[in-house]
Amino acid sequence: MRFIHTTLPQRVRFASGAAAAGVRAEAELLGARRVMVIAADAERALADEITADLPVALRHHEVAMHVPVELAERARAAAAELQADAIVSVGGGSTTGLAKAIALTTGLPIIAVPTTYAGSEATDVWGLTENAVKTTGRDPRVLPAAIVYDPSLTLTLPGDLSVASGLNALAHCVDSLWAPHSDPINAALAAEGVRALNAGLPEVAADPSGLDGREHALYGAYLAATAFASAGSGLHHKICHVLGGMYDLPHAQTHAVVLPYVLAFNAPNAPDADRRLAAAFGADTALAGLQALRAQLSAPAALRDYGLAEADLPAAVEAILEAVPDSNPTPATGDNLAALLRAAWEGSEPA
Ligand SMILES: NC(=O)C1=CN([C@@H]2O[C@H](COP(=O)(O)OP(=O)(O)OC[C@H]3O[C@@H](n4cnc5c(N)ncnc54)[C@H](O)[C@@H]3O)[C@@H](O)[C@H]2O)C=CC1
Ligand SMILES: O=C(O)/C=C\C(=O)CC(=O)O
Repeated sequence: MRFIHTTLPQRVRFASGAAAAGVRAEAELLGARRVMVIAADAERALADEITADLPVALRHHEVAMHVPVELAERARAAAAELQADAIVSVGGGSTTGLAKAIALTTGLPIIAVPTTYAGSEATDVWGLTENAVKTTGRDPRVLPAAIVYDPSLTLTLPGDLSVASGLNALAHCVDSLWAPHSDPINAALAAEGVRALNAGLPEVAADPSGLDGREHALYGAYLAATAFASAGSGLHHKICHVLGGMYDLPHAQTHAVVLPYVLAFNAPNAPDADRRLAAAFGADTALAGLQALRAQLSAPAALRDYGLAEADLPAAVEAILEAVPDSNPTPATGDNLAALLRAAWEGSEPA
């Protein structure tokens, strides 16, 4: 066996009901004196509660999905004006993403308190959207110094959004098996991530207010993000980035819809990945396992339900074709990508 694996340096706390104490401890370790708290309007009260004991210089609430560059610039200006020395982000991937946009140009350390399963908190990947083009990149400065996971914070995430976000996490696991830097370590993390998500998400869907399912799902989401952070973006993530940036589609739902189509596209040429995923799902094939899980979850089914117009398909295929990683096991062509995207748009059976 020969491989090169990168493990990212950050501290991870995981405890239900301990967000405020965890954030306080991390802020002390950083020696933070002027904290910038970032939370979307919907998470404002939660963030106020979690950061009540911190030396807060500024609370910032202008957050949007896919991090429009204008929002990033306003947040950077606010951080500079108030001389913030650390950032605490409380929220989903959009909130973490804005904190990362500030860290990218300032180097400010981030304490991330995630409230969805997106996983941005465990990656050194940033994303910014300008003129309908989403650019992503990697930079050690954007990796949060610490993550404070508190599964009880996810109890308020509505059932349908929990399902979509959980499938975003599952997509990190699946795509990491054929992404450019796939290796045995991130494959092991991905397999345990699939196992945990496959156990937790049905519990969350059946009872969004139950803590047990939330704990499994958030644990799985962390493993998924570490696998993705190490393996990089495979075809699935490239497709979703094009769709998110060009058409402003909702991130988690887009991942949830596209995943079975990419799995069906790649599995025939990735037998090891197929076997590994099938074993993690406890199914005969990876696709059978994924589809059984999706059926239990009433998962999002068609891109046309989330704002993609039929007329947009050709331009999307053209943009995706430019982004296909060389590592993809099935050679992509304009024709087979057009068929994949049309099937995902219609919500027809993945073939
Ligand atoms: N850089 C990276 O490694 C990654 C980045 N992302 C980025 O994250 C963004 C998407 O993040 P998501 O978490 O899917 O969506 P989000 O952060 O936009 O949240 C979706 C909605 O859920 C609400 N919400 C969040 N937590 C809640 C809770 N506990 N209870 C009730 N409502 C809650 C938010 O206010 C928002 O309205 C995209 O921009 C995507 O590109 C996603 C994954 C990885
Ligand atoms: O697509 C994902 O779930 C992972 C990475 C990103 O979204 C990159 C970003 O825009 O921050």
